[in-house]
Parts: sequence; C-alpha cells; structure tokens
Amino acid sequence: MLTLYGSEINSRLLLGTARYPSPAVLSEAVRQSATEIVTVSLRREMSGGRTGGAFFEMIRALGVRILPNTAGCHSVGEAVLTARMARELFATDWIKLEVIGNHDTLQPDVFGLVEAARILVNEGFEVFPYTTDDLVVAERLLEAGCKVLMPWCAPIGSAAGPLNPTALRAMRAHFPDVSLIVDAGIGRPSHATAVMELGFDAVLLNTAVAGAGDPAAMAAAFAAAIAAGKQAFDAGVLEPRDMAVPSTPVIGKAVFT
Ligand SMILES: CC(=O)[C@@H](O)[C@H](O)COP(=O)(O)O
Repeated sequence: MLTLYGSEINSRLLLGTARYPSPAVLSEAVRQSATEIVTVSLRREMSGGRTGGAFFEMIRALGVRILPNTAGCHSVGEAVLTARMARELFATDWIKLEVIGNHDTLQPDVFGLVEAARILVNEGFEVFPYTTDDLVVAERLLEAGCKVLMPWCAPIGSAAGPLNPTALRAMRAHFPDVSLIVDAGIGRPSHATAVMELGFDAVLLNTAVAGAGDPAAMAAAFAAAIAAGKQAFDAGVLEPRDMAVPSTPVIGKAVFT
C-alpha cells in the first residue's frame, strides 16, 4: 500500500482531470483506472471568467481524494495564493505545487519551488512538489519539509517517456525512504511500467489518458501497467549485463565430450 502524508492509498496511479472530451468520459476514466487520487487545476478551471463551480462539483462527486494543483502559476506569489484558495475550496491540506519557470518547456522554476514549498509547509500544507530529477533540488525540498517528491520524466504533455532513466534511478537510490511519484511526460503504459520497475512509488499522468482514443480503456491499461511494474520491482528486476551469460547451466557438458 502507498502511504502519502500518513494516508494509505491502494492505487499507485494518480490521474489528472484536464483535457477530457467530456465530464462523462473523465468520470469513466477515473472509474476504470481505479485511482484514489485525482489532481485538479484551480487556475485552469477558474480562468476565462468561468468560476469552475460546476466542474469542481463534478470532481467532488467522483468520490476520490482530490489533490489540487497550482498548474499555470509562474511565480511564488501566484502559487502560494492558489494553494490557499485550493485549501478553502477543497478542504484539504494537500497541494501539488507547480511553479513554472519556462513557457515553452513548462520546466519547473526550482528556486521558486523551494521557496514556495517552505512557505506552504510553514502554513501546514502537505506539499507534493512537481520538480526535476535534480538531486540537490530534491534535498532542498526535503529540507523545506516536503515528504513526497514528484520528479518529471519528460516535459508536461510531451508523452516522451523517461528521458533520463539514470537520473531517476539515482533519485530512487539517494532517497530510499521518500515517497517518489513520477509526474509528467508519461506517454504510454510501457513508460509507466519502466519507471515503476525503477522502484518509484507511483505515477501521475494526464495527457496520455485524456488524449487517448478511448480514455477509459487507456486508464485501465495504465492501471495494469503500473501494477506490473511494481510487481516486477518487488520481485527483483535483473540489471542488464554487457556480456552473455548462458541461461542453460553447463553442468553435464563433459558427458558428451
Ligand atoms: C495534470 C497535471 O498536474 C500535469 O501538470 C501533470 O504534470 C501531468 O503531465 P502529463 O499531462 O504529461 O501526464
């Protein structure tokens, strides 16, 4: 079972709620994924004069835990303000903290991220920071009081899959006791399996399901892929070798010579 800030969670798939063709499709995808946590962007849903009210009601009706996020925030001030609003709206201390540093890559501003995390932890938030795979930044986020880290594996929405498995592997090795959730850039179920085989605790994704031809079926595929990756990691995945190793034992060879 996955434990996040003291809460026990059965599913290792966290699902985003943006860009679905319709609320009904989103709802079915959530059901098929068996996720227990969905993330919701306050800024996106409240932008353009919309209040987001009906959407937020629909999200609450899904009956799963809500992890509000600060997607679209480009400064510490914006992210902190959005987190405070999210706490009131959803009555939760959980916040997926995004402070975006670059418009084109949507790369996190890791300096602002650490600063915002420190402020929010001091206000009693339980922060899930969307970060890079940089070990020093990870260390700073932990020092700020984060108990969960969410490194990207590729830029948001890119569907590129793990671009730097070596860095992800190093992160797992350096922080064996920290809950690590890969967030962003997963494009297909095999990507999710691959990061789970590295020993990550969970995966958060949105675009790969919302943008699939059949989002609900894809959500189910991701759930199975994540479970398989976790099972493989627990079973002990073999490290690749440079040279051949005979899979058939050579005992008895002498009998035929
Ligand atoms: C929904 C959300 O929080 C995104 O910002 C998240 O990072 C998911 O990224 P993908 O859409 O690439 O899965």
